[in-house]
Amino acid sequence: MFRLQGVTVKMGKEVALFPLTWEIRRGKIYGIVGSDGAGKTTLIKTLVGLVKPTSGQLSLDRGTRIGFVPEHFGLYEEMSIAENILFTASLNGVAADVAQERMPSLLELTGLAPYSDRLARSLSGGMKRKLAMICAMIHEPGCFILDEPTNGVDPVSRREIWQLIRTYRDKGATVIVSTQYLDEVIHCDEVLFLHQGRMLMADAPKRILEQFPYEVWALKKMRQVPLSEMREFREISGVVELFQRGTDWIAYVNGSADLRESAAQRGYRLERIPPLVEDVLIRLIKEGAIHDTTV
Ligand SMILES: Nc1ncnc2c1ncn2[C@@H]1O[C@H](COP(=O)(O)OP(=O)(O)OP(=O)(O)O)[C@@H](O)[C@H]1O
Repeated sequence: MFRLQGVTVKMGKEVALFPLTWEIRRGKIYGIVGSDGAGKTTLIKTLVGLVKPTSGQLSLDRGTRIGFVPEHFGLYEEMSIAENILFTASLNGVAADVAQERMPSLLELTGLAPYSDRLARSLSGGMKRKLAMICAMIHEPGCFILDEPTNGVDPVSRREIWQLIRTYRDKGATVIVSTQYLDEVIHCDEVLFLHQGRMLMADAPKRILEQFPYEVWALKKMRQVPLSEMREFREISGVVELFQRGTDWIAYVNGSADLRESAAQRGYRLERIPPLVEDVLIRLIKEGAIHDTTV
């Protein structure tokens, strides 16, 4: 659907996007993941045509219709939820009876059904976000692009937003969605990690986790552990990194035999745990596993 070949974007003197080669295929949810300033908005604006690549090639399958909800979107504030949807539908050439038919299930999925007569200006941030999404999908575009739809949204709305995204994907559409929340990666079929304008990795979340090269162990003990004791663990052969997460100490380990022995001697319980997306991401950032570094 989209093909990016060495796409670079410069904003003035600053490089917002280093050469990016990426392919987006039909019928999947693509996540663009990164922290503030990673380049997510720049990439999304490039995909929808609001920003022109400084160099490289970007191609989109002919005839693909795009629905887009920017980070800062606008609604018709003096219209109700239903009026916003029906008016946007008519602007996009959707017949009134077709829009009326599509509207109830979308309102239901997003929890907006009971409020369909409420004016947009009186809605909460999350409700506005969901309404903007419905307005952008009422003409059933083949590709639906969302810039940080869950930013600052409460957990219930967050779940409804992802439900809506998945339902739309299940109809065969492509969804491209940016987020800074790593726990949302599980909703995506493929994820592209961006950091300071550079692609760190692009793959299916499961494969990304499988590629984590270390075993991850949680060290558990029922008493307060002095830092000096933890320093000793750091010296054990095979321990690549040791840090605190919640009440546990977490070790990335390259061969766990020595760690197991030391833990047993000191009365710790060791539990092997699966890597998290944040483990992978932090390692990629730290070890500089960066693909393209030149412009
Ligand atoms: N119009 C602009 N002029 C100059 N620099 C810009 C402009 N837009 C973005 N940038 C720079 O490009 C980089 C990427 O910004 P971008 O907004 O794409 O990141 P982001 O991942 O979407 O971050 P956020 O989550 O904060 O929106 C940043 O360093 C930013 O300062």
